[in-house]
Amino acid sequence: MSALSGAPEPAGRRPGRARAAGLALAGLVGLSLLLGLSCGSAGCEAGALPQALGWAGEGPEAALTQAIVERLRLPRVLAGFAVGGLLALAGALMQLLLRNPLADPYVLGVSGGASLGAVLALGYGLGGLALGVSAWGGAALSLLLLLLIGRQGLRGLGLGEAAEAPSRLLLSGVLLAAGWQALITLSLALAPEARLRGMLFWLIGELSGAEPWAPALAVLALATAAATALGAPLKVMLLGDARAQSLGVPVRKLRLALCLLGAACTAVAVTTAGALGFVGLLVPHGLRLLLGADPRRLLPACALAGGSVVVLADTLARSLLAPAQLPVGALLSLLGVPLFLLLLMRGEGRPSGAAPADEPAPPAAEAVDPGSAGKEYLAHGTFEAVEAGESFESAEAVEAVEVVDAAATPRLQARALDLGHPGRPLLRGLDLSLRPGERWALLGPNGAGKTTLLQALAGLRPPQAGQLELAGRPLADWPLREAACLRGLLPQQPLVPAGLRVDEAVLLGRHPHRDAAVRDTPADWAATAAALQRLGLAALAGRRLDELSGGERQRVALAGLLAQDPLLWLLDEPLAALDLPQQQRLLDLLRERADAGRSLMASFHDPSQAARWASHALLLAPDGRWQAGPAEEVLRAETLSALYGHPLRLLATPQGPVFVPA
Ligand SMILES: Nc1ncnc2c1ncn2[C@@H]1O[C@H](COP(=O)(O)OP(=O)(O)OP(=O)(O)O)[C@@H](O)[C@H]1O
Repeated sequence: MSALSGAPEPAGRRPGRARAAGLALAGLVGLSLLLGLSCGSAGCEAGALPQALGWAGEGPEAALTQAIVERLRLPRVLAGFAVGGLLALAGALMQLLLRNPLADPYVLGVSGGASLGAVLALGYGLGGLALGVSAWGGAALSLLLLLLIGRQGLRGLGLGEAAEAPSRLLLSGVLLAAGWQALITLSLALAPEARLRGMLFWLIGELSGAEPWAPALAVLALATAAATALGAPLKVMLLGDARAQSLGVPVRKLRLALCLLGAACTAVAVTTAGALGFVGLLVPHGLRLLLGADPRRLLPACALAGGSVVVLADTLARSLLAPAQLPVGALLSLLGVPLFLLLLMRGEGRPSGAAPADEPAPPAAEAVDPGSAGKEYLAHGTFEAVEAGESFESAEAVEAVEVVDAAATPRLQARALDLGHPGRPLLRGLDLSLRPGERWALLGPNGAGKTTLLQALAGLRPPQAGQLELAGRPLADWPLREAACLRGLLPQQPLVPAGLRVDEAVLLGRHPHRDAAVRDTPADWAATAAALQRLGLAALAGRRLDELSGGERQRVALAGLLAQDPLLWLLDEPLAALDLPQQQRLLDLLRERADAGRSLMASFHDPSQAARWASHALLLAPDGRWQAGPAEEVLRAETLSALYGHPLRLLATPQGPVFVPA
């Protein structure tokens, strides 16, 4: 049993903050419901609710109040709550899907489609069920078009061409929304004057009190439960599709689920109350600044806060110019603009160490310094503890590893592998075996296919021909999570999700080692603490990732891989953005991991560094040829000169070989 198993609970959990955030949300929900039920066109009456509940007063006046609260205000408040919750949830889901804080049902044109459907129905004098069906049809058509236009985005994994897929999907949505808007304007211009007011009023959003609140509330509850259940893999997806897939997350399925769930929420909200703007944008954004980026906390909070915001706005809309009632959609937009700007400004001025609620706290980030600090944080475990085992909590993976190592099966084996992109053949007929303890340097000129090969070896890109085996079994046959215990990938450009803290990002490396339903264990935090310490990041543990320098971010990504600690490490330009001492420290760390039995392959641009570090080398030429073997045989001046098409000279120095341009 290793030291990890005895690790105490993470010292930094802040149940107090979590409780405060939960209480604040509960207070907001309670206050909004109270005000919504107590206030009306005649102002706010403190006794309305007790009277409605039969606790105070009798006679005709109490009966009238009771009827008003029960028949008018309660359905309106419940419908408003459901609509607000659905829109905020849909916004948060779409922002996760597209990794863009500007995404929301309105920007993507989903609610525009629903609005067009409803306006057309109203234009033809239809109402009731026909109106609802027409709006549903519009939302569904929008989603279908979005899926068709952005098919590549959903099919892709965020690699190569698909890296731009989220922004392509967002752009498609913006265009779609503009198209719907034009059609809506046209419909309004052609509509009979008598129906114009109803259509306009519906367009800007209205809660009249007659809404079918029960289905909307039921959908809100179901959608919130489903979204929260997906919270753990969604959090890993913040790191980008390639890294998430390499950590065992079924990215494509998850994206599709996000898309369908977001569209369903939008369609129900729009058919219930028309077009209410800003909630899907404002609420998730504000909560992300207050609570952090963790979807497990953010999504249910959006449902509650979104509901409360719409109820409060509607209460204001009913009371502000009573007895006149303002359309809540217009009021929301009016209040939303300055609020959004305020939140943005506050977000920018947020102190960098500020931790969101309920997170295992950064180890006294305010007090740490690189030398002494982190020790308290590391009280739970050490790097040696991580080495001592317990990384592989999946029984199948442990078994596979034991079999592999006992039989000296290569960790990774490629046979007759062909790689390329459509119309761009790259590697031809690669045969390769990576064994325990080997350190492979991957070299080749720009565009030779190093990234493509590493992605294929990680199982993220299917080869055009040939076989790939991981631990003696075809790579494609491994369940995602078990494969993630065996191999890990450091992508060339790790993503920097806004609002995520350094220690949270590193902790995500533990994802494949635990059941999705289980929250982070002390062992996970011990491995995280050890990785932070090893990469010299203990003092930055509580900082937000988007506030770090390029080199610091690269070290965070490397710490995540160390926390994952797979048997096979695939690293795409791990030295990028690191200064010289950091490069040296990283190469030492990678050498240590190889000595501990891991197999490594890392791409390099500097052949001198590769020659001093690697035990083996693989050279990729731009014409698809390759050469592999022990480093001292492959990394020679004449071979490298031919590879790069530039003469290189080898200098023997006490520190090892150095290649210089001749
Ligand atoms: N999605 C794609 N579709 C078509 N071609 C692609 C795609 N992704 C990469 N390529 C092309 O494949 C070739 C290999 O790209 P890759 O990124 O694997 O090269 P690399 O060796 O890692 O380059 P660098 O050293 O510049 O990082 C390049 O010519 C690139 O233009």
